[in-house]
Amino acid sequence: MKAQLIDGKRISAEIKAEAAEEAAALKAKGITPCLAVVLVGDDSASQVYVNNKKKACEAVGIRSVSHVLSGETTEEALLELIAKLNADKDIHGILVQMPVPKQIDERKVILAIDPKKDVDCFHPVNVGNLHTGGEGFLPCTPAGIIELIKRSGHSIEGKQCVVIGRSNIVGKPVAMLLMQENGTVTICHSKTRNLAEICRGADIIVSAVGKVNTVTADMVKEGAILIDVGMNRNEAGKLCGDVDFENVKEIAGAITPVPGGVGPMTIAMLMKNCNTAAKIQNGLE
Ligand SMILES: NC(=O)C1=CN([C@@H]2O[C@H](COP(=O)(O)OP(=O)(O)OC[C@H]3O[C@@H](n4cnc5c(N)ncnc54)[C@H](OP(=O)(O)O)[C@@H]3O)[C@@H](O)[C@H]2O)C=CC1
Ligand SMILES: Nc1nc(=O)c2c([nH]1)NC[C@@H]1CN(c3ccc(C(=O)N[C@@H](CCC(=O)O)C(=O)O)cc3)C=[N+]21
Repeated sequence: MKAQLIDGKRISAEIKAEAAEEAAALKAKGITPCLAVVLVGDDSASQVYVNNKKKACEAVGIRSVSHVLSGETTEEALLELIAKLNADKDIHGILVQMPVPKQIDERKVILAIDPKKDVDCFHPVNVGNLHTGGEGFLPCTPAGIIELIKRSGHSIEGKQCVVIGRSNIVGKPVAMLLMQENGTVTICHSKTRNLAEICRGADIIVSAVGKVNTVTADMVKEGAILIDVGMNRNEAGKLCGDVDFENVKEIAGAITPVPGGVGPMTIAMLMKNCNTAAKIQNGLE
C-alpha cells in the first residue's frame, strides 16, 4: 500500500481525550454537560449510531439522556418534546437523529431546536454563523474532516479541493470549511458532467455520496488525499465507503478507511460541541 492510512480511530480518541478534560473542567465549576438524543422510529442503523453517541458521552464524562419514540410519532408530539428539552436548564445539547419518518417535516424539527443547543449545527442561525465565519458550533462531520486532514499532517491552504455531494449535512458545510481553510473548492453532484476529469485535478477529494465505487483509481491524481464519508453496504453486506479503497490506496498519498475514518470523528466532534453548548449556556463562551 502506497498511501498513508488516515486513522480516524486514533485521531478521534485524541479529540475525545481533549473533550474529557474540558468536561472535567466544567464539572469543577458545577456544570455537567448533558446531551439529549432523540430517535424517532426503529431504524437499525440509526440505533447503532445513537448507541455509539451514548457510549462516547459516557467515556468523555458527558451526561446523556435518550428519548426513543415510536415510528408513528406525530410532528406535534416531537415538537412538544423539543420545546421541553429547550426549556430544561440541565440539558445543553439536543440531537434529533436524521432522517425522521415521513409524517414529520425535518425542517420544522431543525427550526424548533434552540440554536444554543443545536450541537449538530443544522439550525439556519448556526449555518449562517458558519458561513460568515463567526463564533459558535461547527457541524460535526465537516469539522471532523478538517481535523482528520490537519492532524494527519496535511495542509489545505492553496490546495485544489473537490467535494462530491451537496447535502446540508455534509457536502455544503465541508466545502465552506475547506474554503475557510484557504482551499480552492469545487462542489460536484449528480448533475455534474465530467466528474472523473474534475477529480483528476484534485489534491483533496471528499466523497459524500452514499454509493459504492463513486471514486475509482482512474479518477485520482497521484499523491491526492482521499476523505471517504460514504457509509454503504457492498454485495457481501460489508460496511464500505464511496471510494474503491483497494485500488485507490495504491495511487493516493493518503486515504481514510471505512469504517474507522470519518465516522468516529463525527462523534468526537459532537462531544466537543456538547461542551461548547454547556459553556454558551453558562455565559462562559
Ligand atoms: N461518517 C459519517 O459521520 C457520516 C456519513 N454519512 C454518509 O455519507 C453519505 C452522504 O450522506 P448525505 O450527504 O447525507 O447524503 P445525501 O443523499 O443527502 O446526498 C448525496 C449527494 O450525493 C450526490 N450524488 C448522488 N449520486 C451522485 C453521483 N453519481 N455523482 C456525484 N454526486 C452524486 C447527490 O447529488 P444531488 O444533490 O444532485 O442529488 C447529493 O448531493 C451517506 O453514505 C451517509 O450515510 C453522512 C453523514 C455522516
Ligand atoms: N442529527 C443527526 N446528526 C448526525 O450526526 C447524524 C444523523 N443525524 N444521522 C445519520 C448521520 C450518520 N452519522 C454517523 C455517525 C457515526 C458513524 C460511525 O461511528 N461510524 C463507524 C462505524 C459504525 C458501524 O459499525 O456501523 C465508522 O465509520 O467507523 C457513522 C455515521 C451521524 N449522522
